[in-house]
Amino acid sequence: MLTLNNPALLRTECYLNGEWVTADTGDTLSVTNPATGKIIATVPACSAAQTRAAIDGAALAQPDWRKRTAAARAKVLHAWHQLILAHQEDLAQLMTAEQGKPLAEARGEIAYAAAFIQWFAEEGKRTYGDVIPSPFPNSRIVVIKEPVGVCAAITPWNFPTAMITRKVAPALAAGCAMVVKPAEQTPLSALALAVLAEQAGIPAGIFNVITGDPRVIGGELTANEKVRKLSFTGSTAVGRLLMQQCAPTLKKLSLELGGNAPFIVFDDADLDAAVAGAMASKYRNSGQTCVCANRFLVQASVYNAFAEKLAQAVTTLKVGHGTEVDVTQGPLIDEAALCKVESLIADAVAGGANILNGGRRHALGGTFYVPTVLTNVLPTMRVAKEEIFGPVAPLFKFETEAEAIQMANDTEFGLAAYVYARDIGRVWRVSEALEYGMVGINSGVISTEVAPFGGQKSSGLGREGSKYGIDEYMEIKYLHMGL
Ligand SMILES: NC(=O)C1=CN([C@@H]2O[C@H](COP(=O)(O)OP(=O)(O)OC[C@H]3O[C@@H](n4cnc5c(N)ncnc54)[C@H](OP(=O)(O)O)[C@@H]3O)[C@@H](O)[C@H]2O)C=CC1
Ligand SMILES: O=C(O)CCCC(=O)O
Repeated sequence: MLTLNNPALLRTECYLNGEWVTADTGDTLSVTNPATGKIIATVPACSAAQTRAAIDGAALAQPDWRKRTAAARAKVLHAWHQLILAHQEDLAQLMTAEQGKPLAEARGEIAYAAAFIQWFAEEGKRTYGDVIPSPFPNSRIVVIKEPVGVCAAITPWNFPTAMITRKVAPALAAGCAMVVKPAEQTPLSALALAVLAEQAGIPAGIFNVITGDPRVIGGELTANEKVRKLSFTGSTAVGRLLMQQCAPTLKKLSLELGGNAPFIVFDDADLDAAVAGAMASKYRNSGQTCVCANRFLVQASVYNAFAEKLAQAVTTLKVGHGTEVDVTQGPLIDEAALCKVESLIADAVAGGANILNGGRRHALGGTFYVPTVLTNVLPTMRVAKEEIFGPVAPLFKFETEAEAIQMANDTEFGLAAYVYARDIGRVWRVSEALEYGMVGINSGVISTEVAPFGGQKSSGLGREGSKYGIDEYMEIKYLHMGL
């Protein structure tokens, strides 16, 4: 039973143009608690016509929002930030109910999500232009930055709140309007954000949340020429599809897609620190993040010691319902995620990998899985190539620095990588050789609103967070001024 201090945060209509609406067809989607398998709410399955109307409303509202000063927009964003923090506990409860992550992680995500709003409220004041020395005596060249206009965001279920604010906060701070389609599994967190946005005074039409069939809503968001920018976080397959769909209207794109993060442990690493970093990186959100370590590459001379220490640390994890005290591992999001984990482990074991811990469903049933460590894993196995998105740590062995780099880069993905070593020369060489957008050095935690988050290769385009993140929502305009 979901009991909130403020029941108004459990909203089950969509927020479009400042109004709370049901689907024009009356269709709905069910929201399930992955820990219990029980339906906790239904939300509208909105139509393409409703999506179009939301875009039209955003296009009407955006010019006035854009005209406000950055300081005036910041005032509203700061109010939203404060409201989110004031309701942190309720928002975390909602998130755990629909997503499954432990309450402590959900509280952390709410704080993380709010931090993007605070950060970009301030960054909006610093969208400086430029003055370029003119090559002509009778003209001057000035560069200004302007909001791109109406934006759309399609967001995933693994971070139901932070992946929305990481996109919406820079968009709104820049003077854009935004239409968000959250994941089907986690619409309640998105709708609760809209409740607080309305209270904070974000004008009607500037922030919209629409739920429903991804192909119907995504089809309109990508085809509609009034939408000038799409930001997506999710799988590489869907990212590619959306990029194709945006091609005819040539939208600006930010794509934050899948990863296959190597976590490299060299023989000079502090092994206890490496294990602590591995735990933080691998088992966050039960392994369901795009920056989770996917492949542990361990130098041969410390392989057994690292494996033993990691296996020991994994026994301290507690699997259970996210609402229970001390639980560190919630359920996987759904049966498909569980089956993927099982098939990756089966493939590795068939190829000769050993199970050091776990390797089985948890006695709680449902989609709970026992945190797993695999040794003797080979680069030819599926687990080396695919994003696991579950609590499984496969350990690969390497001999030399060159081999570690080759193995780390042997993937189509390039989001996050991790390196544990003490030799400063090696740290620089390896960090520069890694074809990744982010490198954690002696650190398993890299996410913060102040740093640029994003990937290379099939992991996507663009950067989120940091001073760079707001540029994704701005166009550069150059003014050539004759004297
Ligand atoms: N980079 C990351 O952070 C993430 C990576 N993934 C990876 O993807 C795998 C599958 O997860 P999954 O949830 O299916 O990821 P998806 O990429 O399918 O979903 C992410 C978002 O895209 C939407 N979407 C899906 N298909 C379309 C479409 N045709 N048009 C428009 N929008 C669409 C989803 O909507 P809806 O929910 O309504 O289907 C959701 O809002 C995971 O196992 C993981 O490997 C997943 C999530 C996040
Ligand atoms: O998995 C993701 O899609 C985003 C990771 C969350 C973060 O670390 O910011």
